[in-house]
Amino acid sequence: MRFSTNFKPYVLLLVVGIFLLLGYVYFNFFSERLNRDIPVDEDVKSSSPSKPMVRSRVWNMVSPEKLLYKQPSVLVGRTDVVTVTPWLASIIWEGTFDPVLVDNIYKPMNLTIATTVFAVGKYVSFLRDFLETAEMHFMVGFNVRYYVFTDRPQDVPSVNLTQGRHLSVIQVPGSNRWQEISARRMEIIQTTIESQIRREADYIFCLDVDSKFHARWGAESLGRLVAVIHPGYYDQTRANFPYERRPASMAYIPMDEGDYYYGGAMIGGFVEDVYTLTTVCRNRFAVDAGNSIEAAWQEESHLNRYLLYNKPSKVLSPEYLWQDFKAKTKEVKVIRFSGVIKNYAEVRPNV
Ligand SMILES: CC(=O)N[C@H]1[C@@H](OP(=O)(O)OP(=O)(O)OC[C@H]2O[C@@H](n3ccc(=O)[nH]c3=O)[C@H](O)[C@@H]2O)O[C@H](CO)[C@H](O)[C@@H]1O
Ligand SMILES: [Mn+2]
Repeated sequence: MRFSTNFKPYVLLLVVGIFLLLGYVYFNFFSERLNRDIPVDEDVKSSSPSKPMVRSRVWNMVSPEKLLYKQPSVLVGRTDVVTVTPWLASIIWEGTFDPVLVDNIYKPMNLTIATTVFAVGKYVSFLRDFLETAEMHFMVGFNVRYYVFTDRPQDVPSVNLTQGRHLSVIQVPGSNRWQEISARRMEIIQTTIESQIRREADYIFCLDVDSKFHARWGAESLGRLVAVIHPGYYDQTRANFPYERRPASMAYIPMDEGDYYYGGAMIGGFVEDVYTLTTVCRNRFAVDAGNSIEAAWQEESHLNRYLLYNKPSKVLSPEYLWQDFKAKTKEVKVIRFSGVIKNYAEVRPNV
């Protein structure tokens, strides 16, 4: 008897439990289906293993306020440059995207963009211009988290950041070889992604500090794995690219291979894709070091090798990496980011 009187509440609880479970399963399935109907490009971040994704309820579902923009044409566009790679990644040039439209797609996603920049030794003097111009042109309207790596934290300038932007300073060791400082970026970016960036950001850009922004660098540059074409080699044949050519190096690229020569001053993409890239490059660099080899252009050589066999999903034109000493060429309509002219003997610890 005692058994049966106690039994009813259990049955009730069980039934309620089953309903809750069914509701949960149904809700999940339903929202999954909704998401599947949405045409989301592979380059649009849709999930992050750690940082809960802040994807908008997708731009074409949020009920749109009317957005007016120029009708896209199938026939009229840039013809003086190539705007797509042979593996169908876009090459981003002025005139290939509508900034208003691009912003309208990405801004509702409330993305956070990590930006790493190294300022070791005297390179700390480049920080002010880098940061001040980034505030004017880089990912304006997005949440940006700068990670400044330096051995001179006291010399990091205080720069006014606009709303939604944040800067942290991370101390790293100095070195008496610039090659080592430049190359160790891979390892430090890798470990900082592990320790914090993967929880704090959706996309990441790793940039050279001896540079300034001059014009918009916006969401058109976002993608799964993003590389930039080096301004010094975009009109050259692959045999002239300064790839690492010694087969003994892990960065080796044979003379008859190679797509573009990518600049080491910018690596970008989803945090996890850049994590894999930095892990692989750092390990290969270590293997080379164990064999007493340093690739021709340090981490830039390893980057080029990695990108040859792991194609970027978006390629930025040299508008996104120019050099101040180079005269603007006719195909470059806008210089967005450019390396400043520097006195190597003055700023580097060695020559
Ligand atoms: C335009 C471009 O693609 N530049 C690449 C190029 O030469 P760069 O002449 O641009 O190399 P660099 O001297 O600017 O060094 C690369 C970066 O390392 C950092 N740094 C370097 C030295 C130093 O004493 N302190 C310091 O903080 C700093 O962030 C600098 O921007 O080749 C290098 C190969 O190693 C890197 O791949 C650079 O990204
Ligand atoms: Mn540089």
